[in-house]
Amino acid sequence: MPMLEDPSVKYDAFPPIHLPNRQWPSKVLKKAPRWLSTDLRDGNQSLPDPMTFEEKKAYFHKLVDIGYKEIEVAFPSASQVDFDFTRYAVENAPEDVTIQVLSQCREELIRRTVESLKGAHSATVHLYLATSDCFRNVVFGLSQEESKQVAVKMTKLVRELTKNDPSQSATNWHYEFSPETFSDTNPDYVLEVCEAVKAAWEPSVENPIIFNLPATVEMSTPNVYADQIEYFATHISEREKVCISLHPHNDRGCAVAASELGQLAGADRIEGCLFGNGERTGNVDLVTLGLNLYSQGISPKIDFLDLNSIIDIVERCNKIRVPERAPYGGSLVVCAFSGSHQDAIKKGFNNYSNQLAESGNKNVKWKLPYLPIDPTDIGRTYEAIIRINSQSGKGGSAWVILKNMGLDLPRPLQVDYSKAVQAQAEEKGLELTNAELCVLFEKTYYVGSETPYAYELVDYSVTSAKAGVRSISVDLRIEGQAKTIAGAGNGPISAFSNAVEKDLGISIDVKHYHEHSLGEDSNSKAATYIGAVLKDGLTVWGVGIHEDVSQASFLSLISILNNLHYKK
Ligand SMILES: CC(=O)SCCNC(=O)CCNC(=O)[C@H](O)C(C)(C)COP(=O)(O)OP(=O)(O)OC[C@H]1O[C@@H](n2cnc3c(N)ncnc32)[C@H](O)[C@@H]1OP(=O)(O)O
Ligand SMILES: CC(C)C(=O)C(=O)O
Repeated sequence: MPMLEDPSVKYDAFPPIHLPNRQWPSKVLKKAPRWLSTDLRDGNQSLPDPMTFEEKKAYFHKLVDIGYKEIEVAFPSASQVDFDFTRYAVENAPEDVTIQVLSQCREELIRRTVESLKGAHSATVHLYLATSDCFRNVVFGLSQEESKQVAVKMTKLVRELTKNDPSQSATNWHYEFSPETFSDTNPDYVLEVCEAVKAAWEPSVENPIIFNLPATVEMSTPNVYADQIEYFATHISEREKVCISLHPHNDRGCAVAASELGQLAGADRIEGCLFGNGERTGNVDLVTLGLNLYSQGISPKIDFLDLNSIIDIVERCNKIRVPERAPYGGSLVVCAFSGSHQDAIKKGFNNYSNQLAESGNKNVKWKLPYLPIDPTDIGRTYEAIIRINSQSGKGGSAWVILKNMGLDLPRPLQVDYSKAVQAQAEEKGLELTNAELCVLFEKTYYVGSETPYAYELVDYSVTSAKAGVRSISVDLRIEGQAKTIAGAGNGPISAFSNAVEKDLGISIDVKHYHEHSLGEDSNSKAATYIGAVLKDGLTVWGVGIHEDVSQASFLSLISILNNLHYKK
C-alpha cells in the first residue's frame, strides 16, 4: 500500500486553543525550573530490559550527586524490584531529596505505594488518571464525571494514608496529580478535574499541590502546548498553592521546545530523563534543557561537568547508547571534521585565549564559532574537538599537531602539511587519529625517528673571522658516510646553505624562517621551521627541534635535505 495521497482522510490537524492575549511569546527564561528526574520510572518502564536493583542504585546515586532534588524512583506496586528499590531510596536519600513514586488510581495499588514510602524524609505520591476523550473512552469507558470522581476519591485516599495519618508525620508529604493526556484534553475539563482534586487535597502555599500536565503523546506544535499551559496557569484558582509541572514526550521531536515554551507560559517544574530516555521517542531530555539554560548564562543547578561519567551510567543502566548527535552529550557534537569549521574553531580558541590572557583569566564572554558552549565546561577536552578526515583543512591538522606535539606551524607550513594529510586521509578513507597525524608529521619532515635518515647532522662549528661574515664547518653523515662541508655567509643559516650549495651541489634559498620555544622552563627546546625555494620555484619545508636554537635551525636544513633526498 502506498502512503496516503491525502492523509487528511485519516489524520486530523490538531486544533489550536483560542488564546488571543497569550503572554508567553514576550517572556524570557530567567531561572532553572524545579527538575524531576523520571529516569528510574518512565525511563525504566520503557526499557526492553528494565534496570536491575544494582543498576537503579548506581543511577540513583548519580542523579543525587549531580544535583537532582526530586527523583521519581519507581512504580512500587508494579514489581518487587520497584518496591524494594523504593525502600532503598527512602533509606538512602539525603534529607534534601524528595522521593517520588507513581501509581494508578486503584485502591490496592495506592496502599502498596504508600507502604513503600514509610519513613521517608520527603515523599511525593503521584497518581495519574485518563482525562482525554480518547483515553477515557477507549481505555477506561469512563464518562467525564466518573473520571473526576475517581480522581477525587483516590486523592482523598492518598491524603488519608499520608498527611492525615498521624503515624506518617515523620514524612513531609507531597501530592502530584497527572491528567492523562493533558495536551489532548479539553482545557476546561482539565481545570474542572484539577479544581476538584485540589479541593480534595487542600494544599498550602508552603506545600503546593503538583499538577503535572503531560503531553503523554506529543500531538501538536510546541506553541499550542504553551497556550494550553498558559490557559491552565491563568485559570486555575489559588495559583500560589499550585506547582505546574510539565511532562513532555518527544513524539514529534519537539519536547525540548515544548518544555521551554511551556516554562515561558507559566510552568514551574519539568519532568524528564537524561538524554531523553522514555516511552517511544522518549521523555524530554533533561541534559539538553539544563545545558540550554547554561548556554544562556542561567545555572541549571545541575552539575554536568563530568558529562562523560553521566553518559557512562545512562548507557550502562539503560543499555541504550547515547546517539552521536545527541545535543551536548553526543560524541560528535563537540567536534568538527570539516575544514572551514575547524579553521573557525581554531581561530576562535586563539582569540579566546588571547582575551583570557589580557583580562587576567576572568569574565571573558564565550563567543566561539560553531561551539555554543565551552566543551571544557562539560568535561570535554580539545582532543575531541577537531578530528581529521578527507573533509578537513590545514587548520584542523595544524591544531592536532599543536595540541599533541606543541608545534605551532606557520601558515605556509600548515598548507604544506595538509597536502600530506589529505593524501593519507583519501588513501585510508577513514578518520585519521591524532597518533597517526603525529607520525605522519614526523615522517613528512624527517624528525623524531629512531632509525637515521639519509642526512644526519654530527657536529658543526661556527666562527666569525671578520665582522658580518660567519664561517661554518659541518660534519655530516650521508647514508652512513662521513662528510665535512664548509661555507660562509652573513649568518649561520646562510653559511650552512652556502656550504650545502658549494660542497653538495644543492641550492637552498631560505625564504621562510620561524621559531618558537617548546615549553616554558629554562630546559625548553626550540622549534624552527624553514621554507626554502628551489631552482624550479618549489618550496620545501624543514623542521628542527633542539635545546639549542642554532642547532634546531641546522636540523631544519637537514630536514630539507632529507626531504629532497627521499622525494627526488
Ligand atoms: C503514561 C504512563 O507512563 S503511565 C505509567 C505506566 N507504567 C506502567 O504501567 C508500569 C507499571 N505497571 C504495571 O506493572 C501494571 O500495569 C500494574 C501492576 C500497575 C497493573 O497491572 P494489571 O492490574 O495487570 O493491569 P494492566 O497492566 O493490564 O493495566 C490495565 C488496567 O489498568 C487500568 N488503568 C490504567 N491506568 C489507570 C489509572 N491511571 N487509574 C486506574 N486504572 C488504570 C486500565 O483501565 C486497565 O483496567 P481493566 O483491566 O479493568 O481494563
Ligand atoms: C504518568 C504520566 C505523567 C506519564 O508518564 C505520561 O503522561 O507520560
